[in-house]
Amino acid sequence: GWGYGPNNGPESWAGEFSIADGPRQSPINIIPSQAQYDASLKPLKLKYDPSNSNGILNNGHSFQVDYVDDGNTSMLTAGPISGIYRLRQFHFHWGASDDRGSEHTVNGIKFPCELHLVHWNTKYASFGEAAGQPDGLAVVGVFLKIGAANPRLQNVLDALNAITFKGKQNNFANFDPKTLLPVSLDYWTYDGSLTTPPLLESVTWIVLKEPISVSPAQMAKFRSLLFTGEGEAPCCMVDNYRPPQPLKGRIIRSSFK
Ligand SMILES: NS(=O)(=O)c1ccc(O)c(NC(=O)NCCCCO)c1
Ligand SMILES: [Zn+2]
Repeated sequence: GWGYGPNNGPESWAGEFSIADGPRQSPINIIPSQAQYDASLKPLKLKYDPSNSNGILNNGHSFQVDYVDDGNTSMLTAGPISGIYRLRQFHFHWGASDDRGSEHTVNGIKFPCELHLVHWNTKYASFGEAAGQPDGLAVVGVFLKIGAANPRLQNVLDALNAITFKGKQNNFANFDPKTLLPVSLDYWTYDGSLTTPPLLESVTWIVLKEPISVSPAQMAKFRSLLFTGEGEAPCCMVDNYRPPQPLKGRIIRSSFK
C-alpha cells in the first residue's frame, strides 16, 4: 500500500490515485505577498468539547486523536466556510530532522511539524460522504516551530508510548484541541485536497499564520513512533509529509492584511 518510502511515497501515488495530478491538490507553498486579503472573511469560530475526545491511534501513516462526532458539540463555524463542520480527528506530519516535516510551506520554508484538525460539513450524513464532496471537509493547519517546549503538546506526546506500533490505539480522554492553537487565528485559505491517498479534492484549507512552539526533545517523541506493526522489521515514522503541489491558478486568500 501507499506510504512515504522510496518505493511507495508521494512520487508514486498517481499510479493508484490519478487525482494526485488534479487541479486542487494539497499541500501548497504559500507566498504571503501573493495572497489576496479578503475583508469578507470572518474570524474562525472553534467550539470544542474536551469530553468528545475518543482515543489515540497509530494508523500506520501518522497518529490521530479521534473525536465523537455524532452531535454538534465540537465544531468549526464562520471563517471561510458556511454552515457547521464537526471535528472528526486531529493528527500531525513531521520530519526525520528539524529542517523538514510540514506539508504546507511559507515562502518555501519547511517547518519541522504540522498539525491538522479535520472537520466535516454537517450538510452531509457522515465524514465518509462529506469526504467525497467539494465542500465536504475543512482542515485547520497549524505550523510547529522549534523553540521552547510546548506544555500543551505534552499530554499528546506522553500518550505515544502506548501506540508505538501500527494499529495500536489507546484511551485519550478529556483533551481540548483548542489548547493547541496559537494566540492569533489569522489564516490563509484555499480550495484543496486530502494530503494523503485517496487525495480527495474536498478540503477547504485554513492554514494559520502563527505557529506554535515545539522543542527538539518533543520532536524526538514524534519520531519514536513506527510505521510498522509489532513483530515487523521496525521503520521509524518520520518524513510522513507530502511536498507542495502545483497551484494551478488557485487564489490563496488571507483573513488579515
Ligand atoms: N492530511 S489531511 O489532508 O488533513 C487528511 C485528513 C483526513 C483524512 O482522512 C486524510 N486521509 C485519510 O484518511 N486517508 C485514509 C487512510 C489514512 C490513515 O488511515 C487526510
Ligand atoms: Zn494531515
